[in-house]
Amino acid sequence: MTLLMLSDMCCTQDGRQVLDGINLSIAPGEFVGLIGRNGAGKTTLLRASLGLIPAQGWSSLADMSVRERARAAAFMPQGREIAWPMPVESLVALGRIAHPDAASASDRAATEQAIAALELQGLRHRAATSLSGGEQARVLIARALAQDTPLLMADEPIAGLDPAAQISVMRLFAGLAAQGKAVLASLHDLGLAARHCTRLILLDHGRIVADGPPAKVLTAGHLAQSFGITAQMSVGPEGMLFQVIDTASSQGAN
Ligand SMILES: Nc1ncnc2c1ncn2[C@@H]1O[C@H](COP(=O)(O)OP(=O)(O)OP(=O)(O)O)[C@@H](O)[C@H]1O
Repeated sequence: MTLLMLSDMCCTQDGRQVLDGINLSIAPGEFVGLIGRNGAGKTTLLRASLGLIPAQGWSSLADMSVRERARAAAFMPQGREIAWPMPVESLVALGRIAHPDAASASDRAATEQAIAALELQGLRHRAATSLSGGEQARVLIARALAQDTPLLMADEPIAGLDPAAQISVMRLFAGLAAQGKAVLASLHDLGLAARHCTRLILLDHGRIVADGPPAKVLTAGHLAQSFGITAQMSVGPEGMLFQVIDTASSQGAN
């Protein structure tokens, strides 16, 4: 079973090739971290996969009707702008909009579960626009979670969260995967990606240069070539431990 399949996906922006021949499939049980330098193409890949921007090639999600897609995949975008000062609980409940039984007991339960999972109980009556950046990010993750889709896609979901909230969201995503859903999230924190993701996809100049378990992707060669860094890696009780040491150029690795 596949929750997302991309076949030879290419995308051009402003006459420049931003994605080049992307092939991948994501199955239930996977927590996939999409990693790569700024400008590597991570946001473009997520948006093109969902059919939000035009692309060549084939995406299993982009081909669906809007309603079908809303039940197949939830998306937390990178832009965190919340337009209206609606209460947090109403904004999270918007995740249920594609479900036919909106406002039913099961819908309310899904919203409540998402509010609890992101520890938003104390903020539920606040206007979402009045929250801090990190609090707004948690609200938008909760809205995506409330959608209760087999696949959750998130663009830098832990950016701007405090360390405890980052770990808690990564554990939440790993838990969704363990329950048989799948998560595809772009991430810049390679340490958290190494520890919590089941699989990493490394993008470089719009191409997939590595795809596999964290230990196979976060090699010294890939880190130097794609990120320009050196790092120390070891295996700890909670999985792989990863610490950035220096830029590769200052070690003479470039
Ligand atoms: N609408 C656009 N018009 C022109 N160029 C674009 C557009 N959108 C993206 N790009 C370019 O495409 C490349 C990939 O951008 P993208 O946002 O996908 O990168 P990213 O890997 O998500 O980066 P970051 O880690 O900084 O968020 C960048 O060089 C960017 O400047």
